[in-house]
Amino acid sequence: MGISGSDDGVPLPYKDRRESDVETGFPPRTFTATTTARRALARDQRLAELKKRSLRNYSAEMHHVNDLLTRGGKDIAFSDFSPLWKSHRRLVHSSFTLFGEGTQKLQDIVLSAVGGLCEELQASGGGGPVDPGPAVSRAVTNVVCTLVFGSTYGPDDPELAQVMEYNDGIVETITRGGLVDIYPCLKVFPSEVLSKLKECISVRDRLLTRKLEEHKASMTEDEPRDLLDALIQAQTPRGVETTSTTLLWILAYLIHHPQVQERVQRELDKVVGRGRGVCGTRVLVNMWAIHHDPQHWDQPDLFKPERFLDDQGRRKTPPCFLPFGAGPRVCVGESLARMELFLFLSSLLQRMSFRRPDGAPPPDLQGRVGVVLQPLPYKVLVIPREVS
Ligand code: HEM
Repeated sequence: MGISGSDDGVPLPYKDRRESDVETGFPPRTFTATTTARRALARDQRLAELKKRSLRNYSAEMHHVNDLLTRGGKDIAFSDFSPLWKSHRRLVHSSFTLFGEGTQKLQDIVLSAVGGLCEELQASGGGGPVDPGPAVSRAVTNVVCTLVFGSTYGPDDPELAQVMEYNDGIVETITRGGLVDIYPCLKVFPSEVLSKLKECISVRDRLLTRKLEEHKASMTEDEPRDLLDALIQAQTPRGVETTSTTLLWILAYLIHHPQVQERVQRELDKVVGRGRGVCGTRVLVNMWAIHHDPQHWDQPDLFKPERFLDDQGRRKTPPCFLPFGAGPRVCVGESLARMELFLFLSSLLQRMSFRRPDGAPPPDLQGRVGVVLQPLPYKVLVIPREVS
């Protein structure tokens, strides 16, 4: 890993910064030549504008594409705040518990994928340059497939290749279907991007329908084996009792305290009015801006992992660090993701080092804007570390 800046985060003089600036992908801030500095600033502003614009377009274009992707908002991530969304979240939480969130079973699933990834990286490329992207995606996809429908694949399994292909296709096309959402009348004209998205969605749905049928056929009364079992079992309604009891208690208290009831109503009149129903509001948060705000981050463009350590070297979490979001829609996979990131990264670096192949350009650090900001493919040399 390269750190742009000296160990204490102070920008290095230009002559020493060539390598590290290439690594951050951002132009250095401390040039003495003013034209270069101006150009660098303009480029930064363009990049920030591009990211802001892409977020605005993203919000405008989500409707039609979303409906396609989620069969009219039946998923967790894009569905409105609703009893269905709530029950889906509860189910995901309980099926993580099923795998022992934070405990042995979930860890074993992740560690098995880690082992596979290490072997694959060390074997691939015959000591020459290798693109780590596909192997890393395969390993992470394998964890999700194990949790969702109990399938753990070998690296050459064609079903795993199919899952990765439709996933990549969806991520690649989802933000490019834009015009149709801005001008819905264009829906009637054929669009290459939308056709690809529809094809990926139909491959995904065929595979998931098959898994669903297999699960229904082999299910028993026992504990659910995975998330799909939990979803099938949850079709028997539960949770009605607790919700109705809570509502009845609240009404009882509001009768005892009419001034509280009036306060709630005043707020409703002010915020919603009486002419429309109450519903959830979709909010798209600009995560990039939060994590690059100079008011909260010292030199936000520099790669400075030590910003997360206090003077004693202990972990410190700045209040503006929200990679998983916050509030009721906070990432439901946060604890799994944290476990995966920790186990994958530490195991990889324990067993091997990664270097830039001779003559190859360093990895581009600006990325490709989409649903998530993805790195462009790059090659590495994998150098096994000696076992002590
Ligand atoms: C490094 C890994 C990950 C990051 C940075 C991440 C980040 C996020 C963020 C920022 C949100 C939106 C939160 C909000 O709206 O406030 C989100 C939502 C979500 N994430 Fe993740 N996530 C990661 C991994 C995962 C994993 C591994 C899973 C599942 C296995 C997952 C499942 C979800 C779901 C289902 C939602 C939608 C939750 C809802 O709307 O109720 N994520 N994630």
